[in-house]
Amino acid sequence: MILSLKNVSKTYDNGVKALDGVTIDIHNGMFGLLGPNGAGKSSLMRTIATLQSPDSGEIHLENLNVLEEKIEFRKTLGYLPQEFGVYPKMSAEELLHYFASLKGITNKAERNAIVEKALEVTNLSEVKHKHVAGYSGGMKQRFGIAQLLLNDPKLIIVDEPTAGLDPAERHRFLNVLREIGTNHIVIFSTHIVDDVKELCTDMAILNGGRILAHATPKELVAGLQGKIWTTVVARENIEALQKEYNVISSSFDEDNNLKVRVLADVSPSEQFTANTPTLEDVYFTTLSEDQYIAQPETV
Ligand SMILES: Nc1ncnc2c1ncn2[C@@H]1O[C@H](COP(=O)(O)OP(=O)(O)OP(=O)(O)O)[C@@H](O)[C@H]1O
Repeated sequence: MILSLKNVSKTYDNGVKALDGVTIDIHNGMFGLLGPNGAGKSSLMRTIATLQSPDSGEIHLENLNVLEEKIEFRKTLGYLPQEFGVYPKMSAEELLHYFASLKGITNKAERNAIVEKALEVTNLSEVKHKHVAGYSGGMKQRFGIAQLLLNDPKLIIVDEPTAGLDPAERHRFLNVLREIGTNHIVIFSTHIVDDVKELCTDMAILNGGRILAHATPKELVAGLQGKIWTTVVARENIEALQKEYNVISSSFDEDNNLKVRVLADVSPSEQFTANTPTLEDVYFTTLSEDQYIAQPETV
């Protein structure tokens, strides 16, 4: 199955161009949309989910014209927005039964099977009798996925699901996505590079409403092979180094010196050693080569 976007653009009434000619094909599997705040990720997600219309462009899911056949398309869609509703004091199991009934699954045995499966996939079976209102943030996010699995969507869109989750919950949530990503198209947006590194078979970097890069994480990292160099400098020397070299990121080491990563085709000087590129290097170099918005912070 392929979701295909052609030249999708959107300018809001206030003049902000949130999407600028987005053209991309997305296949089955986990697709990570990575970008900084304001890059246009939510705008793109809402547009694909047909919650807002683009000014121009086309979207197809296989042969289905998404923008013209919205109702048909929505039957195949599961969408988890960045923020979703307040839950009544009902258990997860009761609520899922309620939602399944609303979706027209009236046969009790069928509904039971669907609800139990959704609870199992999202690892909520053990807490299915607890009120969703009392769930932790991560459990609520997983409940959101359970809810959207009820109508067996082909395409699942999840907008910044890991924001605000603690490391253990984030890990559990990503495992659930990994599980469902094997037989669906799952698109999820994040500004956390590690989310994409750990999970995605395909990814794109978005900034200023434009796709700056699209490939597998492995391919993108391979593109920087032999070009990442590191050195350690005293904190007060960082500015001089930045003037001379293409510094892409830096972090403090245990002696409070700065470990600096530099992009260069050949060794910048004897002071540097060659280093293995990471997806974070890809993200920072891609953004810093883009003229659109802020450069990444280096200190
Ligand atoms: N309804 C709206 N009206 C006007 N401007 C908007 C609207 N929604 C988003 N924007 C602007 O469009 C740009 C893209 O926003 P969007 O929310 O799509 O980015 P994002 O990548 O999801 O960011 P974040 O990670 O902060 O949610 C931003 O400049 C934002 O301020």
